[in-house]
Amino acid sequence: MSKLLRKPGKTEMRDGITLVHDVTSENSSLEYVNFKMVDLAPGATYSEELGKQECCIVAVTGKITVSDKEFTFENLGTRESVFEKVPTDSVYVSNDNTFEVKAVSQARIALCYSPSEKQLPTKLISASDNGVEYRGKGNNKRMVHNILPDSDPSANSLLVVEVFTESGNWSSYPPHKHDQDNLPEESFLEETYYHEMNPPQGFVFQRVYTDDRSLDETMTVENEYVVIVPVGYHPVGVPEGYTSYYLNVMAGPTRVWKFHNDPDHEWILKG
Ligand SMILES: O=C[C@H](O)[C@@H](O)[C@H](O)CC(=O)O
Repeated sequence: MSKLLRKPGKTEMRDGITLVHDVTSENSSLEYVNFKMVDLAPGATYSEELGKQECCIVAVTGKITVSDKEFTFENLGTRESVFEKVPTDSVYVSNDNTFEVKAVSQARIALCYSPSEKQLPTKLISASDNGVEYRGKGNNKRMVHNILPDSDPSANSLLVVEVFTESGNWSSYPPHKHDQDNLPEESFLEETYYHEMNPPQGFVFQRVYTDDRSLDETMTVENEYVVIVPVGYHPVGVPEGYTSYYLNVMAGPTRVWKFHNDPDHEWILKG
């Protein structure tokens, strides 16, 4: 199996806390982005002390209460399934802070991390704060919920978005990359994809490849898998009959999302 592909685990951390994914700089080639997906049983509490990392806590499904040293945000979360296709609530917590997530109901939370030195205010990112964007045409249509886009100055290096791609469509297409620290032409952002499919037996194809094809992996991605994108183009194709969801975490030396389209396929945008 590709080193870029991670199957979901079910590691019981403590009573009521199950680790589904844990992508770190120690167990991946990523230097900027770290990612956890955690399931919480009702009443379970997950807490963490942040060093020089910032974290966006996303209420992927279910209801949670999030608190740090100063604030408490109660009853966050808007959906029991991501395929309700409504934005959800998140909380940004900066470096050198601690946070606690308590499950009000059965909940799945995404913990999206990136480097941070300058402590910023803790921020509730309500569902209604998410910018909803419709991208693409023809069979490249997708809907994007901008949870923590580069237009929001609340974070130092972290970007978080979620994307819905309907049956028979492609997203992150035409293929684009952001693996060069060369602004204003292109930014360098590592990326993770946490995928879900509806219905859940579905799969999508995701290719991660570079111009020189020194990296060229085409993966069959199933429900709850993670794809790691250290560099390269990273298009996603969704078969007929299925809806794709993915949560993206991006981070790099500069918090700007400036991608470069694969010149072989950019003509598609001109049609
Ligand atoms: O670079 C960002 C990620 O590849 C996705 O968020 C992508 O932009 C989604 C899309 O536009 O299809």
